[in-house]
Amino acid sequence: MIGSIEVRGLSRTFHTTVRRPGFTGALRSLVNPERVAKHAVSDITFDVGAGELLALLGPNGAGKSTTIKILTGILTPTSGEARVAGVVPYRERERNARNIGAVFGQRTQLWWDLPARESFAILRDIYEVPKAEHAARLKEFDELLDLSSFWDTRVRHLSLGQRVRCDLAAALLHDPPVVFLDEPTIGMDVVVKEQVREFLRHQVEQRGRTVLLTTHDMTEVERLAERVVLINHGRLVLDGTLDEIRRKFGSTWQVRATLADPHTEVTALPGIALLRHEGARVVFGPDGSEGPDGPTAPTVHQALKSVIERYEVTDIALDEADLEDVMRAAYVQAGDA
Ligand SMILES: Nc1ncnc2c1ncn2[C@@H]1O[C@H](COP(=O)(O)OP(=O)(O)OP(=O)(O)O)[C@@H](O)[C@H]1O
Repeated sequence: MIGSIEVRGLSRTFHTTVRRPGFTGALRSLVNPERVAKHAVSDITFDVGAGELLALLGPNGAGKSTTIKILTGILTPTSGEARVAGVVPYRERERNARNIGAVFGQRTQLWWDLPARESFAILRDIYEVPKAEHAARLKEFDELLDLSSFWDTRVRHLSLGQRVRCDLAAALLHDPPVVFLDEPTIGMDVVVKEQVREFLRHQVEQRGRTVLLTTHDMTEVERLAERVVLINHGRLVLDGTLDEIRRKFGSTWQVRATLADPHTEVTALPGIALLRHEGARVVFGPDGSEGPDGPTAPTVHQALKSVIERYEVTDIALDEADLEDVMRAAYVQAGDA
């Protein structure tokens, strides 16, 4: 399907030689090298629907970059299969390259000694993008990313935030349906981060691009992703929407409200316990009756809605578990399962 990503039982093992410690160890390693297998990705299966933004999460060394490298055709899997917009990336690298854009936050894909605008022109020729189309897209990207104030500067002299914005434009100039972003906002200041996130949201919502994003920044996940896939030690441990994950691993929310009439009779609601009731002030929380992953346990947003619908309130606020905490719980519980 155009724009979708399908990953089936994907595995990648690296074989490396270990050096034994000390001088004699080094000699022994030379004569009789010890080979070890590293299972970077093990039997991973997931899908990203066309026009969806999925965050691929996991601790350092979990296998995220290896997965992206397979999907961009840089690496071949040891077993399993992947399709990106209907193409097997490592079998048809060139065809795949026309369908995808990729940004690796830690390194640039641009020509280091050329101004970014010249790189854009070279890419236009490589991808045979008609001139008018190229100009229109560049104008749109400039409006969203403010590129023109620095696109005539050599890439080597750009700041990190400027360089990654140019990388994003370069990756999307040929209008690919699928985009891979490996830690795109790493090291950026908050203003530029927000600009890049706004740009990505625009690309998904207005242009219908499919995005697979890796990041360690949970604010980014909350702002951009509806669904996440969590991998740990190369294995997929969780695939779900943010709401499902919060429900499963972060049931520590509270809804605090002030009632319009302090004499209102207040009771618990389905799945929601009344934790405190003092005059006009009430506090609700999950009642835990169905366990944290009960099928009807309400999310904090559903709880908020239920309280507003049932009671007339003059003020309402919610405290929810930080996504960092939720993810930490998910790594520990799901990862060690
Ligand atoms: N070319 C390689 N040769 C040997 N081992 C490798 C190679 N590439 C990756 N690995 C190992 O595979 C594992 C997964 O690495 P990968 O880069 O995919 O992790 P990651 O989830 O992207 O981590 P990070 O968040 O730190 O970027 C790591 O243990 C890494 O050391």
